Amino acid sequence: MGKLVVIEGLDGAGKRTLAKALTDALTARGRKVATGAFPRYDEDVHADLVRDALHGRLGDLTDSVHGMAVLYALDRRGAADRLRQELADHDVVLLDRYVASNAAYGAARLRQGADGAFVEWVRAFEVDRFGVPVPDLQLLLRVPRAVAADRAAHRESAERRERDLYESDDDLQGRCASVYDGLAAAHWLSPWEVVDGTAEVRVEGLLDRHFTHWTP
Ligand SMILES: Nc1ncnc2c1ncn2[C@@H]1O[C@H](COP(=O)(O)OP(=O)(O)O)[C@@H](O)[C@H]1O
Ligand SMILES: Cc1cn([C@H]2C[C@H](O)[C@@H](COP(=O)(O)OP(=O)(O)O)O2)c(=O)[nH]c1=O
Repeated sequence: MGKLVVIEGLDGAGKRTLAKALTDALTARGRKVATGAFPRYDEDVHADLVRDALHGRLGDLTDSVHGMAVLYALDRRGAADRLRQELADHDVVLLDRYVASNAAYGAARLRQGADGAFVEWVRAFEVDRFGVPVPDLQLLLRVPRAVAADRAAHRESAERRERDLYESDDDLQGRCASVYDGLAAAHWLSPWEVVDGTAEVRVEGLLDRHFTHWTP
């Protein structure tokens, strides 16, 4: 059985970049790795609805924190069987965002903390009710808010990609960073490691700490 490893962090923190570096390093060490990212845009209708909502195309649906969280959760529910199969066939399944994104962004929108009612609602909804696989390890890629915002802005111009409603809300990103810190400190759903994403991430250290003792 493979390990489910999740990378979490703010928009523009460098999650996609770290996922690629970790995948390359694990593969070089002979591990079989499957990768994925949530929301599954262009693959799942709920993810596509999320995108529409985040770009203001679904009216007041975006205003509902629980409504948005249900869409993200339905995307994961639809992926759960495939994730279980991938875990059976690989040593590591590495995900860019997962259930904790729902907890962090929703709690931040509601101005709650990691110990608040919304985070527990997400856990009960996604884990107890929908039965999505629980992570074995979550990595919080932590960068100062301004760095994440700069990187997101840089990517926006480089990839001609318009920033969505969450990405362009600086206060929300700030509150979200605090909830993430709380989730990591509480080891919510799994052990967490906080990774400093300010400079180049040293993936070899991460592998030594977390992956070498996992027998394929
Ligand atoms: N460690 C890093 N140092 C400098 N720039 C980085 C680093 N990691 C990512 N970036 C750049 O920041 C931008 C956002 O990175 P990305 O991995 O797409 O973030 P995320 O997936 O968290 O939104 C990209 O342009 C990427 O090249
Ligand atoms: C996966 C997920 C993301 N989000 C938020 C975080 C991001 O601000 C936003 C979009 O996800 P993101 O992965 O940043 O998509 P992209 O950068 O490709 O547009 O959705 C949730 O609120 N809950 C979730 O379950």
